[in-house]
Formats: sequence, structure tokens, C-alpha cells
Amino acid sequence: MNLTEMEFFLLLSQHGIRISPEQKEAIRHIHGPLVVFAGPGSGKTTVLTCRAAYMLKVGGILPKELLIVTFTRAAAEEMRVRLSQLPGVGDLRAKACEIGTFHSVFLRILLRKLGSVPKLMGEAEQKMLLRRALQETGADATEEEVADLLQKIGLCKNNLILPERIRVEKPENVKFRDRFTIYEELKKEKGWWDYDDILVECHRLLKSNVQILEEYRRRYRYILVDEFQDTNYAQYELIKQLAVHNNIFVVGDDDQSIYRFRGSRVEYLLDFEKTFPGAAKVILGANYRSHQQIIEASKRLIVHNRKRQQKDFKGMNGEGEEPHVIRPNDEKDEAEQILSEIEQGIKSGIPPEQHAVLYRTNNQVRALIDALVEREIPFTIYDSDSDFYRQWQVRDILSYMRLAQNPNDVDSLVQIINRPKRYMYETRWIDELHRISRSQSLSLVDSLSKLQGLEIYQIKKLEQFIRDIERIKLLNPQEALRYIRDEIGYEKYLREYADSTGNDMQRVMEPLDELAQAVQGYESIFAFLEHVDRVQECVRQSRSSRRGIQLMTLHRAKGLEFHSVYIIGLVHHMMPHEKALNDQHTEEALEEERRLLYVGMTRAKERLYLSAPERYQGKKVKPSRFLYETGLLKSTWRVALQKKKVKTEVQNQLELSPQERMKKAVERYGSIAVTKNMTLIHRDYGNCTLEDVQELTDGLGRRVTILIPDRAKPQQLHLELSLYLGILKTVTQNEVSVKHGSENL
Ligand SMILES: Nc1ncnc2c1ncn2[C@@H]1O[C@H](COP(=O)(O)OP(=O)(O)OP(=O)(O)O)[C@@H](O)[C@H]1O
Repeated sequence: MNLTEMEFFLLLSQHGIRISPEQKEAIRHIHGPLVVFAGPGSGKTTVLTCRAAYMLKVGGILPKELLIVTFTRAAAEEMRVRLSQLPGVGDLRAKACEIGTFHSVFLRILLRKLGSVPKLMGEAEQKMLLRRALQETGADATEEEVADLLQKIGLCKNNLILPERIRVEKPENVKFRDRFTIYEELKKEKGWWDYDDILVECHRLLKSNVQILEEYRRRYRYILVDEFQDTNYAQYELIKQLAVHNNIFVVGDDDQSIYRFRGSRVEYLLDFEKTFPGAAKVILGANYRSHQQIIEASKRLIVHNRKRQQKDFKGMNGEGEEPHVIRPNDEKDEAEQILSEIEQGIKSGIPPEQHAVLYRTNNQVRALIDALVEREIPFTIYDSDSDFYRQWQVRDILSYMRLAQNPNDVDSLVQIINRPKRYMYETRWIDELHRISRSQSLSLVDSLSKLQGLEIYQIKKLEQFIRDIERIKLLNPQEALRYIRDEIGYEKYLREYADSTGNDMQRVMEPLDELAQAVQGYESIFAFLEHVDRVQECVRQSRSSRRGIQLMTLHRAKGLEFHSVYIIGLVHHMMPHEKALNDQHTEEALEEERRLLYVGMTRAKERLYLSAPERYQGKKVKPSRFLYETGLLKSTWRVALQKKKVKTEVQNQLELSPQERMKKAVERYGSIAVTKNMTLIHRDYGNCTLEDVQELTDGLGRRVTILIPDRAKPQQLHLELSLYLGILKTVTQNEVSVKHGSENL
């Protein structure tokens, strides 16, 4: 049964939704084009949902005539639920409406018309195909290169550009076109599609088949699109093809357009009235989310953008506390300050899920995750590539360390054998290596020196490699990282990689600089690798929980709202990001960065923290220029820091050079007697059994192999150094230290 307009709005207010006059104007507009411009938190999504309900219940429009497009799957699900709860709509009607993302809506059209579509590739399969395409053009593809290529191909498809339409005046375009072509051919050979093919193929279908196009024009008589500021060319063309009836309603905020790098164009929103002549326009001028101080600071920032629709909006939640700018010493200090604020917030009754930490790039959250894991605080992280320790540069360094710990770790060996180049491209050597290792009872690393049929330059490289791995065993993680970067030449390798692929040097190096911070404070490679394993496990688990503190990139935060928001790493070169500063369209890129921060700031309802550490990745840095633009920086504010740190004996020991330390360790513990099967006490694992002792040459002490309970792989450690650093103890030493209440030796 239909409702009258009065009944509908009365029922809405009984549902607790009090609609403003502007919101009402947008909701009541059914026929003809309409664009709703509004600021953050002004109820755009609310209006869109209420409008759909109004059309169904007051306008008498059939659910199947409604097409509602959202930006994410989660938003589509949320909209369906919210719609079903509105006056008189119910589950059935909400389900009968076509609600989905551009991809899901157009996939459904293809499925209905073609019966089936090829298998859609997951990210891993897509990367695998791209890697093969690169190999076929003679390139040694790294993950970074594959990811870059993936993004470029996606950008082309979002602009409906296929390989044959790529202009080839520049040599790098030729290279790209060739790779793109091979990728498309391989895809065809396999009978697969990638997700962007949905848009390309649906566009092709609707363009080439007028009957089908007409059918869908008749079916979707009313089209509603959320977040229209982030529409790309392919999506825009598809919507235009369908919306000939002109019953199109779009909502958006040009100030929140943040996907330019994926091909979205804010112009489609700004030029809506030109594309659909006679379009009505509604501007929503209220903000129902944040209090006045947050709104004012966000406004002071965004007015620095030149290319934008001028609009003003008022806060409806009164006054609140001024947003805080904090200036921690470095990332670690930043993590501590933010966490102590969050802990206080939770104690005062704000649920953990209402605290969101936002950041520009995934690398930036490394220190915070480390701290959360150390303190065992639950969190959820949303971005799939947010595991810092899985980045290829970091994995390379970790593989060197893992191999030094376990010279039989074949995965680590394969990962780094050609980084830097050692010319071991034939994979046959791996089987040969296993055979030598078995027959001569040598570790895989030591077996490298026995490989037959190699060229002299390969042999030399391998001999050096074995020495390098031996050397790393004796170092702590900070020294090991320095050794791998400088002595082994990994940094040079990355520079050459960046040069040859045209990648930004700073971007390629960034994970190493961050890793240099991550290894601080760990006395042994073993302890550091244990920590990495623990962090990776927590990150994996956090993905499915949705509970605890919410961590996400600024991009991911779009459309969401939280009681308290903490934006970290607001320093120059991070925000605006280096990439934007080097962009050939710097001004545009800079404006997009500003919008990104604006999106982040406007997610906060009650409390907003903006953090700009004094030092970042070991270097002194300037605060983001955007902080000055918010007008907040002058009111610098610091959280009082806890306990003063006292230098431990281990820290004093670590200040010696590796040679001095080794010498001291052997002097002190060289004569200590150890025998097979005796018990040693590991600092982290308790009682372990000594399986093997090996005397090193040149008086460099002994290497022991120990069996740790519940761990399949034995662990190798330098005996004297481990005793010296307190990683291992003999039973007698332990008794003494327990008696004297001493933590260290
Ligand atoms: N008329 C209203 N009265 C009270 N609260 C409202 C009203 N309209 C919307 N809200 C509330 O304001 C908040 C923001 O609404 P909504 O998410 O729809 O805004 P938005 O414009 O889509 O936000 P953004 O673009 O920043 O993501 C929500 O908590 C919503 O429930």
C-alpha cells in the first residue's frame, strides 16, 4: 500500500530521522536529473536511501525499476539493510531493487545476457599472468613492477583504452603496449577475465547490441549513484548509455574525490548540469557528524584547493574540543602517544571500534602494529597489502636473516640468490643443491660451493655469498641490515632496479628505511624474526575479526565515521606524498592529497588527533604543510611521556663494534664447557637441548645447534655471543642469576 507524502515523512521522523528542508527537497525529486552537492557528514547517503524509499512508497515505482550504485560492496550491503528498515519498505522490496557496485551491477547484466562469463581472476592469478607477460618480453619482474603494471593496465581499462589504442610516440609506451598486449593474449588463452574486463565487455555489449541496451534502459527507469565524484570514464559512459530517460540522481562531494590515480574524474560531478541539461541541484548545508571545531579545521584546510565548488556548511552538533596536533619524537614515540590516548579513551567508555587510526601509506602503520602486538591490544586492519613485513624489499632482507639463522631454508635462499645479481637463473641448481646437501651432510648454503658446471664469475659470487651469510650470523639485526644494504650491495641493487624500471627511488627505498626503525632495540636476529612472525600472525588474524581498534588507509576510510580519529605520519613527503610532489601535474596531485586529508579529518565525530613526528624513518622532517593550512599547528600539544628509559647492560654491550663485542664474548665465554645433549636455557623459550657444537676457524668461537621444544627446525646460534648477550644461559649461570635476582648475565 502506498503512503502519502505526509505519512512518509511522519514515519521517517518516528524512525528518528529528522529530515532538513534541503534533504526533503532532494528526496521528493523523482523525475528528471538531480545532482546533490554536499559536504561531509551532511546526510548524502541518508538522502539517497530515503529517496529510494520515497520512490517505492510514495511514488509507486517498482523495486526492479530502481538501480542504485554504491562505491563499495560493504556500502551496497549497508544500503540494502537501511532501505529495508525504512517506512513500509521491508526486506522483500529492498532485495528486489538492483543495488550494487558498478562492477557487480554490470556483471549481472553480462550474466543475464551471455549466460556465463569467463572465470574472474583473483589478484594472485592476475599477478602470475602479468609476471609471465613480463618474462616473455625478457624482463626479470619484481613484485613492485608487476603491481605497477597492474595499476597501469587497470587505468587504461577504466578509460576504455585497450592495447591497440595506446599511442606509441614514446619508447616506454611501446614497452607498455607490448606487455599489455601479451597480458591480454595470455588471458584469452586461459579463458579468464580480470575485474576491469566487466566494464569493458559490458560497454562493448551495450554499444553493439541496441536491443539489449533498450531493454536495460526500460528496466532501470530510475538510476541513483552514490559517491559520484569518484566515477571513472568507463563507469560514466555506461551510466550515460542507460540514463537516456534522464531520471538520474547523483550525490557527491567534489572535495572528497580521492581516486584520480585509478582514473576517477571529479569533472563528471562538476559538469553534471552540462551533461544533463535542466538538471536540478540541491546543496546540503549541514553537517550532522562532527562538532564545530573539527568542521572549522577541515574547512580551513580545503579552501586551499582552487578547483572546487564553493560551498558552506554548518555543524549541527555544537561546540567540541579543538583537534589536537601532536609532535612525537619519531614513529615509535608516535605509536606510544597514540596508544596511550586510545587506552584512556577506552577506559572512559568509548568502545575500541570507535577509535580509528588513519594513514597515507601502509608502511606508516608498522610501528603502531608492532606496539599493538607487544601490548596484546586487539585491532582490525582492513587493507590487504598492509603487512609491512611482506613487502618484497623487506622480504629480501628478512630472507638474508632467516638464511643466516637456518642455512637450510630453501625458500629464503631462492628469494635472495639473485638479489643482488649472482647470475643463478637456471632453477636446476636447486635439485643439485639438495642432492649435494644430502650426500655430503652439508647445509644448503655450504653446498653452494660444491655446485658443478658454473662459470668462474658465478663461483666467485657464490663464495662471497657463503661468507656473507656466515658474517650475518654474527651480527645483531641493525648491523645485519646495514651489512646487507652496504656490504652485500642490496641498496645498490635497488638503485639500479629503480633506474631501469623508471620507478621512484625514494619509494623503492622507503621500506628499507622503515625496516631500519623496526629492527631498533632487538639484540639478536633470532628475537627480531620471532617478533616478525608474531606480528604477521596477528595481522592475519585481525583481518577477520572486525573488532578492536580500527586501522586503515585514508582512502579506505571514505564514507565511514568514528568517535575518535587519529591521523598519523603527517610529515612532508608523506602528506603530501612524494609521489604527488613528483607528479607531472603537481598542482592537481597536491589538491588530491589535500582532499585525502580532508576525508580523514571529517571522519571524526568528537575527537581528532593529527600527528607529525619530528623524525621520520631516521631523518629529521618537517610537518606537513597541510597542518599549517588547518591553522592548528601553532597550538602544538604533547602527551606527557611515561617513564624515563634507563640504559640496560645489553644496550651498553650493543654500543661496542661487532668485532669488539665478538672479542669480548669469546674472551669471556671461550673456555666454558658445553657438551652434546646438555641443557641450555634460552631467554625466550626456556630449556633447550644442545644438539651439536662446531668450532669456528680463526678463534671465532663456537656455533651451536639447539633443539627448541615444539619447534620443528633446530636453531643455530653463536655460543659465546649468545651467552654474552644473555640470549642463552647454562643451567649453572641461571641458578646464579636467579639467586642474585639478575636479569642479565
Ligand atoms: N537529518 C539528519 N538529522 C540527524 N542526523 C542525520 C541527518 N542526516 C544524516 N544524519 C547523520 O549524519 C551522519 C552522516 O550521514 P551520512 O553518512 O549519510 O553523510 P554523508 O554525507 O554520506 O557523509 P560523507 O560524505 O562524509 O561520507 C550519520 O551518522 C547520519 O545518521
